[in-house]
Amino acid sequence: MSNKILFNFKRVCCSTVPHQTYLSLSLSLSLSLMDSLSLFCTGALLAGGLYWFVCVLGPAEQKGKRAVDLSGGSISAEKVRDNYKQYWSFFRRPKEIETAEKVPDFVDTFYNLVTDIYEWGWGQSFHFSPSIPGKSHRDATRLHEEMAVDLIDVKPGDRILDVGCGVGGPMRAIAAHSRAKVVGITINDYQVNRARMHNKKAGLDSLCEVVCGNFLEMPFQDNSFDGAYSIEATCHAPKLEDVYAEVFRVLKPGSLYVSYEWVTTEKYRADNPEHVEVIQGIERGDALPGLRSYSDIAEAAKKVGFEIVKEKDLAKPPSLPWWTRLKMGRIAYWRNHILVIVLAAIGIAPKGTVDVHDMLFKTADYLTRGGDSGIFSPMHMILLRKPKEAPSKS
Ligand SMILES: C=C(CC[C@@H](C)[C@H]1CC[C@H]2C3=CC[C@H]4[C@H](C)[C@@H](O)CC[C@]4(C)[C@H]3CC[C@]12C)C(C)C
Ligand SMILES: C[S@@+](CC[C@H](N)C(=O)[O-])C[C@H]1O[C@@H](n2cnc3c(N)ncnc32)[C@H](O)[C@@H]1O
Repeated sequence: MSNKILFNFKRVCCSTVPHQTYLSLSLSLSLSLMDSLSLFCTGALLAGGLYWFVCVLGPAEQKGKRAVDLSGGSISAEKVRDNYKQYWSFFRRPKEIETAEKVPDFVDTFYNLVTDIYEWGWGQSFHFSPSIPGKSHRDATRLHEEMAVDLIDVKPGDRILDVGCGVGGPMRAIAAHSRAKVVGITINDYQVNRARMHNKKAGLDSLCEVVCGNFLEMPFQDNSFDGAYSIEATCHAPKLEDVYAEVFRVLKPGSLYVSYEWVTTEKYRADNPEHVEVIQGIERGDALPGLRSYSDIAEAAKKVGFEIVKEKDLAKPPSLPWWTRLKMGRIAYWRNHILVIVLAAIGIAPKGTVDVHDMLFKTADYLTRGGDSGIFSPMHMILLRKPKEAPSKS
């Protein structure tokens, strides 16, 4: 192509300009062509590198979201930063939150801000699971989810409830494993759309239904479910009794409910400043209105009428650490952070995404410290039964 241009140029020049002028002109033209060529090559290399960084390295989870698709959920791009600031000033001191009725709205904001980042960097199941030697994170996650439905003893065709379903990772694994019909509820409408899209893609939309609503006032009839589970979701309720009472109401008598709860363990000391720092870091980076002690869980369940069938911290040995996955991801988080900064600077990701990612980065560290020190568990399991007959009022 460049030779052709040079040839045509030579033909025109030969007839009109003296030889020396022609020589210097043709030299400067070939130099400028070489400049453009090297500019073009550098540009192509940079673009290729950027494509590789964003699209190949970008998704930490296979088949996950791509970095270029990061959004503020249902919040418009220009409002992401303001919403993040409002979230942060509300949850900065979780124990001091007095306006409990505002919590679900801020939890909704939180999930608008983090859902895409979670899917991008973690996958479709928004929870932890113990590491299993020789198994991938994906398999360990699935086994942890299947354990929940095995515990509540459901049959194919039963109707069960997923309390706080996220984008439905657990729901799909549980429906496929048990062939039960799963109804999930989440406060966040962006998650509802993501979950429905994933259900359809997985060919599980006939078994999985997703409803947008508050699990503190569920839009379901009394005694309408054969079982229920919640995975790392009820920790967002200001009072655990309130969500447990709702689950109790919608369950059929005699049926089971299992919950994986976020708690402080018996190792936590409220007079140890380091413990307090770690727990507060977890609360404010995860939209929690105050973590509960492991000893409060059964109390709350009994208060609303449940029988306790079993209670066990699934994070305790012989289980292997759930936080190794967080620790191992550190290099990827740095790469992700650079990527988010670049994408926000060129206007592909909303500006506030950088603040949100920075918050998650710090939260990952608090969670790891919580796991390492043993003062925190995200998988305190409690299995509950709604009694067959209501206790007589005497
Ligand atoms: C149950 C809840 C969520 C638990 C976890 C699914 C999430 C808790 C912290 C999240 C993350 C932290 C670091 C992020 C990283 C900086 C980013 O580059 C990629 C995503 C993270 C790994 C992200 C993924 C999800 C978590 C592990 C709570 C909210 C009750
Ligand atoms: C950490 S995510 C876990 C999601 C899912 N269980 C999983 O493991 O993938 C917590 C979920 O609880 C939901 N949630 C929190 N508070 C809620 C509320 N008041 N009503 C309904 N859903 C709520 C969030 O919207 C989110 O879907």
